Amino acid sequence: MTDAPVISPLDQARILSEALPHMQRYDEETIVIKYGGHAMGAEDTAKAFARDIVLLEQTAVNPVVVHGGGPQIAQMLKRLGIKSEFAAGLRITDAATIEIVEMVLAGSINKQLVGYINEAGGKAVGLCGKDGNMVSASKATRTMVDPDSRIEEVIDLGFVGEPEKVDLTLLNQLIGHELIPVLAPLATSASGQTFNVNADTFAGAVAGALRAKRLLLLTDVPGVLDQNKKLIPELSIKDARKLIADGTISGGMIPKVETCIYALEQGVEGVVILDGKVPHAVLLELFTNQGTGTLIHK
Ligand SMILES: Nc1ncnc2c1ncn2[C@@H]1O[C@H](COP(=O)(O)OP(=O)(O)O)[C@@H](O)[C@H]1O
Ligand SMILES: CC(=O)N[C@@H](CCC(=O)OP(=O)(O)O)C(=O)O
Repeated sequence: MTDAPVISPLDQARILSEALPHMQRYDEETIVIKYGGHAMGAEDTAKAFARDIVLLEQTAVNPVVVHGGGPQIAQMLKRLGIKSEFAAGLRITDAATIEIVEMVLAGSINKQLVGYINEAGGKAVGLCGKDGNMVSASKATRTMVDPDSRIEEVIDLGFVGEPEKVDLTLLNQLIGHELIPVLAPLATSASGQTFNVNADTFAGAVAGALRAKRLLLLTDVPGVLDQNKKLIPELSIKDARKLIADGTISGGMIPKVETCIYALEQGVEGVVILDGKVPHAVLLELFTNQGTGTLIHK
């Protein structure tokens, strides 16, 4: 746990009491929380995150966890001598890579997080988008401008998918029944091909389909940073698009912000990008007046 100073029982009671209106706001609401591979880093942070998720469930909030695992996939690929390549923030995924991606995401990481949540007293159910045909995807395409010729080129990302349809049948069996879905970002194509989906994109698709009250994207930076590396506390969709176009938002932050825009357009009420390494980031965001991270709004 954290090294925070011990507080008096009276202060503890006051803190709980002050959380009441926040708990009421999210009562029986679905909150999608994306836990990034970078934020997951240390075991004690991941265990503290799991405990917070169980606390949400205990207070009648319905958390749905989507996890990433980019750094963990990279580590395994390196161990096996397979190179990692990215374009537009997405992993170029060939046949050898998709096997490892599935093994790491739906296997080791998913079950580790399920274990942590259950250890904290929750009932987590680890799944991926292939289960119950939850997330169907089509092949993702991206274009890039060649810096020398200035010609736009289509990049072949291999087995990278773009969510097309979310079937909520399976999730609806779990949500509201004390079960905590923990989802790995893999999907199936119409022809049965497994696709690697960026975890932010996957979380946005699920949050959109569920019309979630909140989508929280937990990463390893305080939120969206400006050119001077200062946190931008609030960002409109229009300004977010500008920052992508001028290069202030780059790499892995691109799918994150695009996800936020998509989720808002699908009817998710609020989306926040925040630092998942801050102790109790989820509780701070949901159950206190102190908003952290970058809130993206319409
Ligand atoms: N404007 C920006 N503000 C914050 N982070 C940015 C920005 N542009 C690019 N990034 C990069 O995006 C990263 C977060 O994306 P990513 O590594 O995919 O995280 P995660 O594993 O949590 O999904 C940051 O660590 C940072 O390097
Ligand atoms: C297509 C694509 O890029 N998929 C990601 C899936 C995992 C992910 O998104 O993990 P983070 O959230 O930790 O970055 C990947 O292969 O790394």
